[in-house]
Amino acid sequence: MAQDEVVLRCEGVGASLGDRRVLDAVGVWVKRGEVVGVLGPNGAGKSTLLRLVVRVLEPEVECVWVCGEEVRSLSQKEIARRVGYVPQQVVVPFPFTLEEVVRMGRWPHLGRLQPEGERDVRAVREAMEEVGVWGIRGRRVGEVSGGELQRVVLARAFAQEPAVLLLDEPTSHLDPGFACRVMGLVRGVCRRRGVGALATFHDINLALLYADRLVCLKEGKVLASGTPEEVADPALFRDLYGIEVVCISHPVSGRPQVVFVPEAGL
Ligand SMILES: Nc1ncnc2c1ncn2[C@@H]1O[C@H](COP(=O)(O)OP(=O)(O)OP(=O)(O)O)[C@@H](O)[C@H]1O
Repeated sequence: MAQDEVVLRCEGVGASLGDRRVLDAVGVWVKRGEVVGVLGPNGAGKSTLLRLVVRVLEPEVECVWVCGEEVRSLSQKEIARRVGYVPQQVVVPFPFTLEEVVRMGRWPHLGRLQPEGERDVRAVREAMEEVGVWGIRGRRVGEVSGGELQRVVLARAFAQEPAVLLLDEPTSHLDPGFACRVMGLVRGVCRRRGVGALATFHDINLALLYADRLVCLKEGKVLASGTPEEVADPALFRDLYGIEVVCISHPVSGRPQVVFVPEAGL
């Protein structure tokens, strides 16, 4: 695969939920090795976009391609071999151990009744070590915090060894230390393994710091997209979130960051 190969392509994506049009003509692509962030207010359609890629929601027409293949032509197992999905709400219905949860990530690579091999065992251990949960692998899902479970689900996606990672607010339950560590890890895994990640964020500064490109969604439409430097514009954030910000340069990385301006009277 060439380094500039597009591993995820969404073109003219539309979706209706109930009687509402929640996505309209959305176009996003992700190349090998890059992290693309999706920003937008509550209800903008960010999660819906990710759900369409893994066919939790069925695309209306041909509009999503993973590694060149249209997702509607792929089985769930074939999608899972290519796409690791970390949803916003993690539900593990049985009291599995954390290691068992991560081992589920190897399922797409195993045949029916095929036992796990050395590579599967190694992928699980490496993924759990990377996100710092190997030491608590024997605990059950009901016995860990929201942030620990979020890291376990991320480890499951890493263990899956996908070409595309979809992350729905991957840092929403994490303390600032783990939020930075996890985003550093995601970026590192993308660069090293040539994975392309599409990640939704509410933390604008984290997105500006870790994403290579950003797509800004508002009311189901792409309002703007580009590099962090291209989207870091106070007028855009006013339009997107109705907030006033000042854009500054990160003193260490040089990347753009935003500082919030409190409303008058605060
Ligand atoms: N099952 C559903 N039935 C009807 N409408 C839905 C359903 N799920 C989501 N929606 C609506 O679709 C729109 C897009 O939702 P989505 O979850 O994609 O937004 P989001 O950008 O991820 O929001 P958030 O930042 O709050 O997670 C919202 O207006 C939401 O109310």
